[in-house]
Amino acid sequence: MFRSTRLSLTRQIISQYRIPHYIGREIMTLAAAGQFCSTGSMAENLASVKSLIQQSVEAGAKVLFLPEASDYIARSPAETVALARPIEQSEFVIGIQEELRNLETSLEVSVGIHESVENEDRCKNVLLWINSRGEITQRYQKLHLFDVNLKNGPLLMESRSVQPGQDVLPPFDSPLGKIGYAICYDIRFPEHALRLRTLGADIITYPSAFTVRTGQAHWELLGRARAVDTQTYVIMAAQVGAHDREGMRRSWGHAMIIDPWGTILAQCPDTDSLPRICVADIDLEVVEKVRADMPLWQQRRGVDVYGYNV
Ligand SMILES: O=C(O)CNC(=O)[C@H](CS)NC(=O)CCC(=O)C(=O)O
Repeated sequence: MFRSTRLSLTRQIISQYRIPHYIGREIMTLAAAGQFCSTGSMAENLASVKSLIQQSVEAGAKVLFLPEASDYIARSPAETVALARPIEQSEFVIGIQEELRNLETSLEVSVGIHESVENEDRCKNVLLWINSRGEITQRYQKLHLFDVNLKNGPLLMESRSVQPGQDVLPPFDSPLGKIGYAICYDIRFPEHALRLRTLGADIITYPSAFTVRTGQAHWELLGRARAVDTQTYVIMAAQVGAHDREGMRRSWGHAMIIDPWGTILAQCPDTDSLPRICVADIDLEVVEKVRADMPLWQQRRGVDVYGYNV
C-alpha cells in the first residue's frame, strides 16, 4: 500500500518536471485533493477521511482538501436536515480534529460539512479549515445553491434543505499560500472567483459533489476556466460514485488540481469509489509569473463599463 502510493506520487512529480517552470525547484509544497464516496453514515465517512489523512501524511502533503458534504450525503432534503448538527457537536468534525492532533507531522484540513441552525428548518452547507492543532480557524457558507431541474435528470433542490450564505470569505493564509473558499455550484459563478482573486487568493478551492451528468459536460471545463480567469491554482476535491445502495444519487469524481495556466497537474481516476488523493506542488512563483506575463488585473474594466468592480 505504502509502496504503491509512493510510486504513483513519484510518477506525478516526474510528469510535473516536464513543465518548464518546475525545473530546478527542489523544495516542494504539496497539496492533496481527496476523493471518496460519502454515505448516510457519519462513522463510515469518518473512516474514509482517516484513510485520506493517512495517505496525505505518507505523500508528504501539507494540506488535505476534502469534498463538499464529507460528513454525509442523505437521500432526501428532510434527511439532510435531520442529520445536521451544530459544528461543535459533530462527531465527524471532532473525529478529524482528534486525528490531526495525534499526527506526528503537521497536516491541515479543509472539509465540507452540514451545520444545523437552532429553531430553523434548513441547515447550512459550510466549508471549514482545521489547523494541525485541530482548531477550526475559518468557516465559509455556500453562497449559490444548486436548484436545478434538467430534463432526464438530475432534479435537485438544495434550497429546500439549505440556507444560502451572504458573504464572501476573505482569502486567508495557509502553508500553501492565500486560500479562497467556494463550494461546488459556486464554481459556475465566475464573479465569485474574480472577487476572491481581487481579495488576494493564490489558490481557490471548490470541494464538490458534482452530478455525473453535469460533471461529464462541465467539471474540467469549469475548473480550468476559473484557474485561467483568476490565474490561481484551483483545487477540486470530489465526491465519487453511488451514495446509496439503489444508486439514486451518483457523483462524478475526477478530483483534480489545476495550475494558474490551466494545466491539470493531478487527477483521481473514477474507476472505483475508494478513498484516494491526488497531489501536486503549489509553487507561488508560478502564480507570480503567470500574472506578470499577462497582467489581467491591471487591464480589467470595471465600474466604468459594467457598473461594478470585481
Ligand atoms: O446534498 C448535499 O448534502 C451536498 N450538496 C450537494 O451535493 C450540492 C447540492 S445538491 N451539489 C451541487 O452543488 C452539485 C453542483 C453540480 O453538480 C453542478 O453545478 O453541475
